Amino acid sequence: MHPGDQTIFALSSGRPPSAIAVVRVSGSQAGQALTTLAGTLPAARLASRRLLRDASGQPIDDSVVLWFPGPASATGEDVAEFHVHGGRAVLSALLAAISDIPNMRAAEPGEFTRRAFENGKLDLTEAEGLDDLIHADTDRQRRQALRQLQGLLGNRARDWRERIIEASALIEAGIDFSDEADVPAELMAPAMQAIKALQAEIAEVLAAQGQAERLRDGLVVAIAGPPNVGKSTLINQLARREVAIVSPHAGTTRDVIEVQLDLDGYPVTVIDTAGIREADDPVEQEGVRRAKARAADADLVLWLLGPDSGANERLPASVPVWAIRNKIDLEGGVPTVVAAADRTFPISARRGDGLPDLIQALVGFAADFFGTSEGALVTRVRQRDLLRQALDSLRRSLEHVEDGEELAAEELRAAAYALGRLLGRVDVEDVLGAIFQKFCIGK
Ligand SMILES: Nc1nc2c(ncn2[C@@H]2O[C@H](COP(=O)(O)OP(=O)(O)OP(=O)(O)O)[C@@H](O)[C@H]2O)c(=O)[nH]1
Ligand SMILES: [K+]
Ligand SMILES: [Mg+2]
Repeated sequence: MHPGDQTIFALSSGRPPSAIAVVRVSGSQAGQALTTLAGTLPAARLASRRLLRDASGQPIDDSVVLWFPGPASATGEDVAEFHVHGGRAVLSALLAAISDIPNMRAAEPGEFTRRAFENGKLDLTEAEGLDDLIHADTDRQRRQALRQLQGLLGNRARDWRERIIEASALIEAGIDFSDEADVPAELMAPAMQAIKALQAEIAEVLAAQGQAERLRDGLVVAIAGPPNVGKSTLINQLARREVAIVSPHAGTTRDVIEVQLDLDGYPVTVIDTAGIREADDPVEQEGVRRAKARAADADLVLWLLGPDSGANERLPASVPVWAIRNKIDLEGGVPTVVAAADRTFPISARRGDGLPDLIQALVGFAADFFGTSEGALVTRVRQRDLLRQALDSLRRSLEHVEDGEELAAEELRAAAYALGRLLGRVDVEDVLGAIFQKFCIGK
């Protein structure tokens, strides 16, 4: 154990109380934690039932323990798992007993994954996928995260990077041979071909991304409109619970109220806002300001209107707007079409008339909005930026290949570097290694 080597522990399951809670320990003291609490080290990778005891021999809980000696563990280090009853007192006794062990400290957020990454268990895209998977609320988000966690992008990037390194090795060899007449052309042609193929593949993956980045964040739908038209009644209906106060008093809602909905697997955040009007009350004025700001930032605005609202409402301009004519139970007749709106829906938020059609239309909007992100591999701005950098470098390397081999090789190194950063593994050593290995031409 080197100085500064710290073993980390954390409650890895949800908030207590729960039926079962899992406490994980990772690091060189993980085995010590097991022997201290469970008496002896259990068999590796098999569930063992143990009575856990603290240092004074007092029982803590009847538990199941697991022992994963490194490096064949989730983090690559020695890992211990304690599965206990998820009561607060059980957990505080267990965590206190673990933290009493020397060189043991509470884990920081993401630290288990970070150690797994540092020990080569995951590349950075997979770590990002793991993070997304833990935070996935809907089925489509889950599937997308799983593709990341399975390393589909990482595998492609690794393959591209190797091929770039090979192409650059060809060019480097050409540079070495450049005093001998015909060798460079033989080396350059396959290098150029390889670079063009790589360009096409990376460009295709970038083009297929759809709105995958947005699928992580979700679509934002703002309910806005004049006071008292039934905005809060509508959000309550969509959420199927009383998230917002409804009252006949105009100016009821002041704060922005958000609910997360799962619409056919699409994550949608619906926000209810203050009724927009010239208000005297400074609190309401602030509510109106927020309402306008959030509506302008939304991906779609549901502009609610009551039976008294005119057809010439001023709608937010920058965002798609659907006019929702509410309270058709009062109005009776055919709803007025609002000219400036993209679509118009007649509903009764109170009775529920027209809501299935509205929800269906929202699902359709979400499907268009997220596009065919199914199959998309790029889910983050970071990933997209690095792929673009790699693509730019490949393009520039082709521009240089005829006149300046050194510059071409330099651009290829930059492309490989960008992909290395995508994977979180940057070392120039293996670029040099490949060149040295494959083109040890006896000089
Ligand atoms: N008849 C009828 N009344 C409705 C309908 N929807 C809402 N209301 C009533 O309209 C009044 C205002 O509803 P809210 O949901 O508070 O309206 P709001 O737009 O959120 O109002 P503010 O937050 O004050 O801007 C309440 O008395 C509701 O019960 C509807 O579809 N039909
Ligand atoms: K109201
Ligand atoms: Mg309201």
